[in-house]
Amino acid sequence: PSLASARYGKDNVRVYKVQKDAATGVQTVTEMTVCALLEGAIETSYTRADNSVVVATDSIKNTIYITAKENPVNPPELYASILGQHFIDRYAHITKAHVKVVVHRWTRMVVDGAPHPHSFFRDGQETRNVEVTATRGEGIVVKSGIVGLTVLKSTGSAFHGFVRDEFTTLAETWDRILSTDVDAGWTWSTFPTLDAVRDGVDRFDRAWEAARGITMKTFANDESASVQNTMYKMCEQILAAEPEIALTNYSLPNKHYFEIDLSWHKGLKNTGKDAEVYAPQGGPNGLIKCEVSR
Ligand SMILES: O=c1[nH]c(=O)c2nn[nH]c2[nH]1
Repeated sequence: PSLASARYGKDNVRVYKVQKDAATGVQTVTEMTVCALLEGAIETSYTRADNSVVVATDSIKNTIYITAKENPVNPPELYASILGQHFIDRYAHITKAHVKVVVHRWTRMVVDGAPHPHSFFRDGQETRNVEVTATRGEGIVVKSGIVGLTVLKSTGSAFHGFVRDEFTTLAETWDRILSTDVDAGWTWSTFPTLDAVRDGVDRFDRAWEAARGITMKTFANDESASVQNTMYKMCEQILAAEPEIALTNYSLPNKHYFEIDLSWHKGLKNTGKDAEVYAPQGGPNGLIKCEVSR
C-alpha cells in the first residue's frame, strides 16, 4: 500500500482578540475558531514513524495564537492567508497549508441609543467563514462564505409544475412557507502572492457585505418558483458585484413546514388559504446545491 494523501494539524483552536482604541476608549472584539492542516513531505511520519518531519500540532496551535497577536485578524481572509503562507515560508518540506477560519458574531450593543464601547451580544449562530489553501509556488486560493444564517418567509414562495408520476404525492403550491439555513460561498481568483491578498484588502469585507445583502434581499423579494431558481439569482448578483470572484456556491436545506388538517375537529379550516397553524419539520429536508461560474 502507499499513502494516497495526508494532511494534519490542529482543529477547533478558539481565538479571541480585542482591539483597544486608546483615544476613544472604544474596544472591538473578534472571536474565531481556527483549523490549520499541513501537507508536504510528511509521508515518512505515517509510513516509518519518522517524527523528524512533524511540526507538532501543538506548535501549529501556538503559531495560530502568535500570528493573531502579531497581525490583524480582520478581515479573516487576510489573517488566514498570512497564517497559511507562514507555514510554507517557515518549513521547506511543507508544500500546502489549509486554514479554515470561522468568525462568530459579537454585535456591539446599543445602550440608551448609543453604541456601547465594550459590550456585545451574539445575534445568531451565523458565522463568517474563510477557507484558504496556500500552496508553494502556486499562490493562495481563498474561499469566503456565510454559514448558518437561518431565514424564513411566510409567503412569496411557490413550487409547481414538477414531475408528476407514480412516485408523486406532493401537492402543487402557489403559496408556501420557505425557510433555510444559508450556506453561501464565493471563491476568489487565485492570489499569486500574499501581497496580492493585501492589495485591495477591502474587497473582502465589501464582498461579504454585498453577498449577505444580496442573499437577504433576494430571499425576501423574489417570488420564488423554487429554491433552485432563487439561489441561482443570488449567485448571478454576487458574481456581478465582485469581478475578482471566480465562482459562487450555495447549499440550502429546504426546511419544510407542513400544513395540519384540523377539519376532523368540528370542521376547523386550516389548510390551503385557511392555513395558519403549521408543523415545522426537523427532517427529512430538501437539500439544494449549486455552483455558478463566470
Ligand atoms: O424548491 C423546491 N425545490 C425542489 O426541488 C423541491 N422538491 N420538493 N419540494 C421542493 N421545493
